[in-house]
Amino acid sequence: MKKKIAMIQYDIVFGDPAKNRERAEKWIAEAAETEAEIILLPELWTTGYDLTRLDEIADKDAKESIEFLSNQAKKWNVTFVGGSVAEQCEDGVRNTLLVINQNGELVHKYSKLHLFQLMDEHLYLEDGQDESDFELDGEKASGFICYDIRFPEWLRKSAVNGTKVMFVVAEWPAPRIDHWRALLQARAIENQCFIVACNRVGADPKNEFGGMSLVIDPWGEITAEGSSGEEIVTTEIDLDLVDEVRGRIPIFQDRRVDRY
Ligand SMILES: O=C(O)CCC(=O)C(=O)O
Repeated sequence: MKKKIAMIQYDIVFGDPAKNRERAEKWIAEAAETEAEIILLPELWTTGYDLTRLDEIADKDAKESIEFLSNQAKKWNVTFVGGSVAEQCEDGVRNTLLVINQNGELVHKYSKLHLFQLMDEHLYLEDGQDESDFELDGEKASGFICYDIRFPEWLRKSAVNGTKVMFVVAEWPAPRIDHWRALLQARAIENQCFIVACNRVGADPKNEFGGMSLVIDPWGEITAEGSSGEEIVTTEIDLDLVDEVRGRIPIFQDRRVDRY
């Protein structure tokens, strides 16, 4: 199965969901013109890391974000891996990834499991309890958020479940952009799957973000790569390549689960 992808790596206005939705709408229209079937947005694309004001700006049950993405999905006939948004839940705020299909239906929600202490997430956010995996037109896919990629066992769990493409949304800081690239390449090689990873650019009061959205194939080859500026990164992925690579080097058969 082939899928055309567009990743919107844009600069997020700090703490201003209305403004960010307005900007996203323009970017989405441009991304849709590339005939993309799947569009990605970055992590926390409505608020950025304005954590101290989450009480005011987090989206109750992610309703506004879901409605916005659902309308855009139907308008442009695209699926969204709709970045993540700050979701006001009953027991606190979560960093929640939304997947919405071309009919505008919410097909998957995943709240970030690993909270990133270096950016104070553990002080303002609750961790998620969801699984990462979902189905995309009958194929297995998974979604992860930023810091999650430093936990190979979490992504491995999805690979063992048969996932063929891992989507990653991020606000990955520029000073560690080499880690971003190395970690994602390693995750693609060791799990023999596609990685489609969208990172924001620009800056907030504390951090500068690195962009460099990436698509990596199951051999570990980088097939699309963003710059450090605002842009739409496009490519096509062919999920049949996953079966080919897994057939040639059958690591899932050769794993010694009796020993580790
Ligand atoms: O792990 C890192 O270096 C960056 C992680 C991060 O920025 C995040 O999870 O928001």
